[in-house]
Amino acid sequence: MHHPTDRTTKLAVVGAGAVGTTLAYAALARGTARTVALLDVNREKVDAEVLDLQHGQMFVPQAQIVGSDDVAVCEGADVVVVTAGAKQRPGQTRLDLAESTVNLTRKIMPALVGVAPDAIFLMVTNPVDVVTYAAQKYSGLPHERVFGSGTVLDTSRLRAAIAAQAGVAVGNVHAYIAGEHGDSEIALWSSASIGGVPLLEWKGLSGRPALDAELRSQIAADVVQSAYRIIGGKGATNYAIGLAATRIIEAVLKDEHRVLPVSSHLEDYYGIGDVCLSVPALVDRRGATETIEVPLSDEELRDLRASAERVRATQRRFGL
Ligand SMILES: NC(=O)C1=CN([C@@H]2O[C@H](COP(=O)(O)OP(=O)(O)OC[C@H]3O[C@@H](n4cnc5c(N)ncnc54)[C@H](O)[C@@H]3O)[C@@H](O)[C@H]2O)C=CC1
Ligand SMILES: CC(=O)C(=O)O
Repeated sequence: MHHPTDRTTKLAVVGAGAVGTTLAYAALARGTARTVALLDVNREKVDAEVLDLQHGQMFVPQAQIVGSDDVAVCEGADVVVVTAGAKQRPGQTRLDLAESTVNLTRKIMPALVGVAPDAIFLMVTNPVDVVTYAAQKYSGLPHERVFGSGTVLDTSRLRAAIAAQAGVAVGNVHAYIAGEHGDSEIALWSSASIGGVPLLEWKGLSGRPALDAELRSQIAADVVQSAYRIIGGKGATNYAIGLAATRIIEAVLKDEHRVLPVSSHLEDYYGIGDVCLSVPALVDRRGATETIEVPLSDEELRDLRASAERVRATQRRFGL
């Protein structure tokens, strides 16, 4: 007999550290999934985090919160988000984490696929592009079902900075960061717009500057540096990535067909292939299903190719 409660949505979060717990908190506050499961090797920590989150249940949409150090807690998940593993210490780049996190990915993906064979996998652990490529390989799943949060976070940083300079709401800014989630990422100025006006033609509201080349390059540099500044000040970035990942998860669970710059497997994006990298892509219930060929200036394309090569070089170092 069919019970209406037989099928509800389940989100599994692997890694109950700064990112995983903030993401779980954001997802609970927004009612993203009916069940939120946390998995961490540190049993004491995961139990404590679950208890703390459960004590907020009265104030959020109805949800069940569970946690364990046993992978079975992720059983039947619709979306599995991976945030487990090493994070940057001040001065380290994301690529410096690859040795440790690629090994971890090799270890955990088969077990996660074993308990959640139908899930969409969202990788967050850094270096996210390399980790996503590894996760696709070690899971054996179709590429569209395994993708990375990529430059969704960086894009949000970029839009916030543009909005602050232009004096408009962040929702009125359209602009993407593409490429590596890291030092070689690229701001796609040529396709950016503010309130329907191409950004490169934006004249500035009264008393506000136009976004000239100098200001644009300052904004782009600030976006690249922002994670280092936050890590220097508090040891981790967690709030914005928690919200960014939650937005991506909702695009999947609600089959939104949302365009997001996630890190997906590129086959032939302006000739770029055999790499996971962020470009605007369609995200729906099947995962990251196709990329969108945004018009690029010659310089943007050159920089995107260089970014792809840099990520590929790291992949090769780890035999991927
Ligand atoms: N893609 C992005 O935009 C962002 C990525 N990150 C990355 O996310 C990752 C996590 O960062 P934080 O949460 O700050 O680190 P954290 O150190 O606070 O948490 C990591 C957690 O993973 C757990 N863990 C380790 N091995 C595990 C395993 N085999 N199974 C389950 N859990 C395991 C640890 O016990 C720890 O609780 C890092 O690689 C960081 O660089 C962080 C922010 C943004
Ligand atoms: C840590 C990291 O990847 C970020 O905040 O961008």
